[in-house]
Amino acid sequence: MLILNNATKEYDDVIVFKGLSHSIEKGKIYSLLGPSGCGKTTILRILAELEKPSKGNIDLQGQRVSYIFQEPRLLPWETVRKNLELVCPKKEIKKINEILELMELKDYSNAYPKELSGGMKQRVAIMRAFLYPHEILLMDEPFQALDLKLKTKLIKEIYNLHQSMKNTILFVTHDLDEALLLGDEILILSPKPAKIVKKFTINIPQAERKPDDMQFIKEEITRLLNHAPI
Ligand SMILES: Nc1ncnc2c1ncn2[C@@H]1O[C@H](COP(=O)(O)OP(=O)(O)OP(=O)(O)O)[C@@H](O)[C@H]1O
Repeated sequence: MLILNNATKEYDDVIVFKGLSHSIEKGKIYSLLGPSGCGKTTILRILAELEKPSKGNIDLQGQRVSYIFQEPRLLPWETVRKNLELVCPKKEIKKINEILELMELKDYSNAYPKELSGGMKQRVAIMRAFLYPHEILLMDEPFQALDLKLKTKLIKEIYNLHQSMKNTILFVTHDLDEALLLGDEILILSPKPAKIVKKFTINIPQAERKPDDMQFIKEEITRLLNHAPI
């Protein structure tokens, strides 16, 4: 499915990307890696229709998009449960308890965002994005506020939720291990104007992936990114 069709994005004299085309396959997870400022967030914002391309177009073929931002963006005046209920279709409401349990936040369902740590708020934002009806999930560095143990657990849970929902995920990260643990396809972007310089397909089942076993790919990706640190 072609999602970016000869798309260009410019801000005044900055060309973020030019004539970018890319297809995705339904139900896969794509990790996007690239140097800082190359346009990863801009690509997600355009796919979420928060911005328009300067030229070209996007074609989501009627698929709905959910977005996990770098920061949690919860409604501060609503409880955790209410933040989730507001996006959740009535017939799915019983999923909220399940997902609160999964994310170890059951005891905080009546808490307000200001009573939560940064990592807890981000977990609520992740839950909310999964509960919001969608076919395509965009994740912009969602694990930044989380410690390693929680991040590893969340990657597993996100993968399990993805397996049951069969959503397509586009995942922006600076962390090579995260990209390799979650992605079926790893897309490497050049500095701006961004182009996809290489695509890696990971054929190891998610449960069997260990960053140490993927040393060869890690070295090649690091080499590709080396001329512009991420
Ligand atoms: N609203 C804007 N006005 C002007 N320039 C912008 C705007 N938004 C983004 N840019 C520029 O577009 C380029 C791409 O930004 P973007 O945030 O997409 O990069 P990124 O790859 O996500 O960066 P990072 O990895 O550091 O988060 C940057 O040079 C940025 O300065």
